[in-house]
Amino acid sequence: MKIQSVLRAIRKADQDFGLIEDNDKICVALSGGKDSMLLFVALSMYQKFAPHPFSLCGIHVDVGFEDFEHEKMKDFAKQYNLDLHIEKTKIFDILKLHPNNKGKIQCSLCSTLKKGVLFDKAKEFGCNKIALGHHGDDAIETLLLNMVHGSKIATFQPKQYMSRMNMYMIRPMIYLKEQEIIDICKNNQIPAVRRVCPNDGVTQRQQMKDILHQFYRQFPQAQDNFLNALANQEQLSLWKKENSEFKDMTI
Ligand SMILES: Nc1ncnc2c1ncn2[C@@H]1O[C@H](COP(=O)(O)OP(=O)(O)OP(=O)(O)O)[C@@H](O)[C@H]1O
Repeated sequence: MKIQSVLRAIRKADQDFGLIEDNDKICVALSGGKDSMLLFVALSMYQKFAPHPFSLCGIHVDVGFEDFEHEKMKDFAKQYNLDLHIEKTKIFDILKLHPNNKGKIQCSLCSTLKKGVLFDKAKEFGCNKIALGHHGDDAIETLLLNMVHGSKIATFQPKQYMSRMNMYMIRPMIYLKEQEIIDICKNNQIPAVRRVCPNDGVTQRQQMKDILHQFYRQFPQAQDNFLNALANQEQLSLWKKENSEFKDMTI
């Protein structure tokens, strides 16, 4: 698979959800993982033919994990001529002070703290949109995690306005599957930093990913159908309770 297929997927998401508008200043949230590294490169290419002109920068929130490969990230930005800022924080120290009841660091707290830094920095740089590296499989996993753990049928939006921060979050790679991203990164020598988060591989999301992989082995068509279902609002058919006169009756 070629990088052009990423650009096609980004253009389709842009057209379908109006992700990018004239003179946007977009900050790519760069974790160092394959998804956001590819997103950064792909958006810089998309700049050349996007229907709406936009500018681009990247921000990595350095959580403070030991052994994080900052140099690899900096080299990558240099190689592709990308404007990258690395923001040092003490988030890891805070996480160690507030472990969960199994003694592990809390992913939700980490995510909230990272987001806070990211939004502040993006504002400081004059950005009006933050682009995240989420893809289609992330959207499906989020949907199922919300159903399993939160009794709700919901996933993240391709474009989401955060009113408190007056900032949009956009997810230009929602039409790509994780395996496509892995193949494209491999074929195009797009690097990823070594994963150093102590929770890596033991999250609820990883569990869901593993279950879905098994599920797709039996039902290969399900992956595309899940993705199509996310935009198929007309066919959404959920229960609607009526105001029943029996409501307060005890049996
Ligand atoms: N430390 C960070 N600094 C900036 N952005 C981040 C950071 N961590 C995560 N993000 C953003 O949030 C998105 C989802 O986070 P997640 O933790 O799932 O990423 P990942 O799987 O570690 O890496 P990636 O999605 O880049 O392969 C990332 O794609 C990236 O855009």
